[in-house]
Amino acid sequence: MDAVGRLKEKGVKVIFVLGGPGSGKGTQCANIVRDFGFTHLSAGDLLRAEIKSGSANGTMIQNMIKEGKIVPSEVTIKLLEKAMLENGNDKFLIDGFPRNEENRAAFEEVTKIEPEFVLFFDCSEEEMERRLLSRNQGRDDDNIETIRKRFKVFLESSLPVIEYYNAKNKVRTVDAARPINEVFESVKIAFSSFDKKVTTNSPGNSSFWRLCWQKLRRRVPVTVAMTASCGKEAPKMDAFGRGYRCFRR
Ligand SMILES: Nc1ncnc2c1ncn2[C@@H]1O[C@H](COP(=O)(O)OP(=O)(O)OP(=O)(O)O)[C@@H](O)[C@H]1O
Ligand SMILES: Nc1ccn([C@@H]2O[C@H](COP(=O)(O)O)[C@@H](O)[C@H]2O)c(=O)n1
Repeated sequence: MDAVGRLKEKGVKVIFVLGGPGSGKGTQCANIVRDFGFTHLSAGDLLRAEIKSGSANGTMIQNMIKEGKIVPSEVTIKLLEKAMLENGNDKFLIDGFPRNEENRAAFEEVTKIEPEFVLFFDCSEEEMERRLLSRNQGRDDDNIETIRKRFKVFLESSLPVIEYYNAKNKVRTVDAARPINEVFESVKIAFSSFDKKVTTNSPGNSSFWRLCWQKLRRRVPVTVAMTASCGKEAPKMDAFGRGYRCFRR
């Protein structure tokens, strides 16, 4: 039987855990594993393990990570597929994937798996930058130059993926700018039911998301350039406040 058949036979259930670099995905995944019996698969960890293993792709992956770039989907998907098949569990938190449209479409195409939902950690860039600069885990990409590149990739390539799932009503947003235990309280609500959407797509506390949300709710025709929580200028909003990074309810 091929990999798709085996994943199907296992009845694999997947939750994508997304959010900017340093928003706390890994930290909260550890809590979810402890309380909800999932297996945590971090795409970044799998790629770093691949470098360490001395694989043929190692140098390419290392260079991409140093530049904050997204590794070709086929490489990451193979690692995820292998990890899911080798693990006895059937419930997986896939952290840091899909990172762009190519990741998303290729994963669906190759595995035929649709996520149960997407857990999105919403956090301002200022806070994420502070966290990454003090993470101290010896990661090559936790330096200010690469961090800025990762933020840019997140805004340009990863947020559209969250928008895609939001349009399918699959995103559960958590305000990740609060202390770890408070964030986990919201995570627990998101997980309290698998099929029922418990948290709304609320904006969290980051100023950018809150502003987007207010505009969307009021359906205010705006053509303003907002200052994003990243401290950069956000793209102009269209007639109904639907900005590049905003979700419509
Ligand atoms: N709510 C929080 N408040 C303060 N610090 C936090 C919080 N959550 C995580 N951290 C700390 O911030 C750093 C980044 O967290 P974590 O590694 O979980 O983020 P991540 O989203 O998985 O990052 P990346 O995408 O870069 O792997 C860690 O040092 C972690 O201990
Ligand atoms: N789907 C992915 C996930 C990660 N990467 C690369 O790994 C880097 C670190 O990822 P973390 O989730 O651990 O922060 C990331 O910046 C990418 O270079 C990837 O290519 N594809």
